[in-house]
Amino acid sequence: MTDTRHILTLNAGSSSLKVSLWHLGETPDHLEELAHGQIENLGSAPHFVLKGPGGAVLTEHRWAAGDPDGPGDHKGALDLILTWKREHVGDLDIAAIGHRVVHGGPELDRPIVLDDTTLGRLDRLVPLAPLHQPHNLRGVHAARAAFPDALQVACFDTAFHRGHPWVNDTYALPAEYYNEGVRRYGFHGLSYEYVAGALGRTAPDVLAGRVVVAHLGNGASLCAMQGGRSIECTLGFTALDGLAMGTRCGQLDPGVVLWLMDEKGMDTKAVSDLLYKQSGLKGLSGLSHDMRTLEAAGTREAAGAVAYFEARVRREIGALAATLGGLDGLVFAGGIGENASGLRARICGGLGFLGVTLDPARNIAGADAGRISADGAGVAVHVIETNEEAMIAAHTRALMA
Ligand SMILES: Nc1ncnc2c1ncn2[C@@H]1O[C@H](COP(=O)(O)OP(=O)(O)O)[C@@H](O)[C@H]1O
Ligand SMILES: CC(=O)OP(=O)(O)O
Ligand SMILES: [Mg+2]
Repeated sequence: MTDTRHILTLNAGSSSLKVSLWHLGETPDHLEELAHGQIENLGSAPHFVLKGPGGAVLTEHRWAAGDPDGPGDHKGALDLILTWKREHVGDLDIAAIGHRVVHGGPELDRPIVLDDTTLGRLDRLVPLAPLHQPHNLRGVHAARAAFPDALQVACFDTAFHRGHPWVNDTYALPAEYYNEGVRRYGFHGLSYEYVAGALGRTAPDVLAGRVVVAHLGNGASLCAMQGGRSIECTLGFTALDGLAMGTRCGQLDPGVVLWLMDEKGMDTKAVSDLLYKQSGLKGLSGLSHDMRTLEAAGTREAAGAVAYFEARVRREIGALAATLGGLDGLVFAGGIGENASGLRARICGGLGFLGVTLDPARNIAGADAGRISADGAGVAVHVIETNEEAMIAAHTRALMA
């Protein structure tokens, strides 16, 4: 008999809500994607686009900044998606909703079914991911209200990293802080898990070795994998560490925070706003958090922000290669990693000493080429279109069993 059940996935970012809708196929591991899309630029000029199989646009709408008819926040965005579903798809049997939840804390190393108790645990992690966790949990509450009978599943960004060796999991603070949960959690785990699966299908010999994956999106990090398992990530206790990001500072001497508080009289809220929302590409360029805008801008400040981003990615690839004791594979993913071919070429141009050599034509083709390194190069470089939603749907499907 045909299974009539569906899975909805929600991925609430700092300024966006990504959704996808899946039909459960005939076998337990089969899922058919019916639609995927996002509402981005929440809080400024929202843009809603939903695509069907093969990328056909099902609906698209843009609102000017401040338009009262636009989705003002994540709740408005979810309402908009549910209204679209009601009007265009009708009464589907939504049996489960899979949520990306950025922080799972020290214990949670796999997806879980959400109930009042587990939600309470996740609420306590809000201070560790202020840009994401509140929106993730608001999405869960809205979905529970809209689909009271559906299974609600949380898939964590931190779960993929829970097996790190202790030296890559700790800070050099007195041991009691580690025991209280002050650890290097790492994030973007759903993306890394998806990329590991995809690389394993196209180049299993590369995945079996020492691989650095660069997830370069609005949030950005690198993951060192050995045999497909994460052993280190540039993001740590919170999603502030490591690379500079759209609006986040990346690695920073903690002395700067002390100076800001002592000498500038800034309180924690002001420092948090500075480090999470006013820094990174936006802070350096004084223009935008968006890589496309910076690449097109032609100002000295924009070029400086891009150069800083590239230099830190290159430096951290070198550091993670040292963690791995060498490098067999390098993968680019995320909005920047998948699309910015010039930036990939400039990053890789400084990594010849590790055995990284790109094939220029393949690099321009990007994900269509798959492997973009030159024949015979010591490191296999790939571009893989990441898909956090597919990972969430697969995990949710598994927990429905
Ligand atoms: N063709 C492109 N060239 C350079 N940067 C791009 C290109 N397309 C998208 N980007 C950048 O990707 C980033 C968004 O990445 P994405 O992975 O979608 O972010 P999010 O973390 O919100 O999921 C933005 O900085 C955007 O400018
Ligand atoms: C954890 C994180 O930085 O996520 P995103 O890239 O979605 O902002
Ligand atoms: Mg992202």
